[in-house]
Amino acid sequence: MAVGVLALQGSFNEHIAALRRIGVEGLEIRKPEQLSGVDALIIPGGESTTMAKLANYHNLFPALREFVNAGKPVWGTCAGLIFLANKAIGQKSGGQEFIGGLDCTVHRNFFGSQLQSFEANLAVPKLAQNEGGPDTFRAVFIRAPAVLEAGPDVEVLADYPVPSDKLSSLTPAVERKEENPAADAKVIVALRQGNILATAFHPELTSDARWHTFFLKMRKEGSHEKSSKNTSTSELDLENNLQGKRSYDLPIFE
Ligand SMILES: NC(=O)CC[C@H](N)C(=O)O
Repeated sequence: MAVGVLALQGSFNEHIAALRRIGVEGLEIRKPEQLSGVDALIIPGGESTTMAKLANYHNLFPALREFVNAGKPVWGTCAGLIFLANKAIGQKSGGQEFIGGLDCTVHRNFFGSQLQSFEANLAVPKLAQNEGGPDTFRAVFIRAPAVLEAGPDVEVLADYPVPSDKLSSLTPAVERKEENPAADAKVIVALRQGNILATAFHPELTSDARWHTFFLKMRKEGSHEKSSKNTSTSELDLENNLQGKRSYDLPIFE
């Protein structure tokens, strides 16, 4: 079965291209009934308010919630993370309906405006342990959100030091040492809770495919629970392609 990519707005083409580079088919999802044709879903980055309005217009929220609640793997990147968070702050007036399911509080534009977008090398020990490669990941943050606090079932996969001008955005609930808050305060930028993966940055814009392969393994775990046979064609393709040469068909950052 293909991996679905919510294709209402934002970087869905880039995710589909990233999947293609590792030999996996991505299917654009725009209607509720299309979700039944996929066993995993990526919600891309973009603009969460616009994406939510479009999702509402297409009556997607009930089917998206059902998909998440059924335990199928879902990965939200950036605006997709905001979609999955149980609580979002920094929302436009009137608020916005999201999917929820991920036990955390996200700040929608924590790192600032478009002009404050940046790249950084993140320490990613779990990713390196599972997928191999370097201990760091070059992460592209575009008008990026950050997770300020997360529940006990959430596994933190990467965090990032809080820029000094953003310290005032933190709630008192965020742990930091009294003596030197600037040096110690961190926000969460990659996390997992069961079948939900979320990253505040854009792995689909870089050539490092490890977050995509990490996610595809979550999909395998899920299918193993239900049936141990039937390795899908795309999973075999993934195994083969990871060994072989990759061809790039969209501009990406090396
Ligand atoms: N690159 C992104 O997805 C940015 C998300 C943006 N902060 C929002 O609120 O939707």
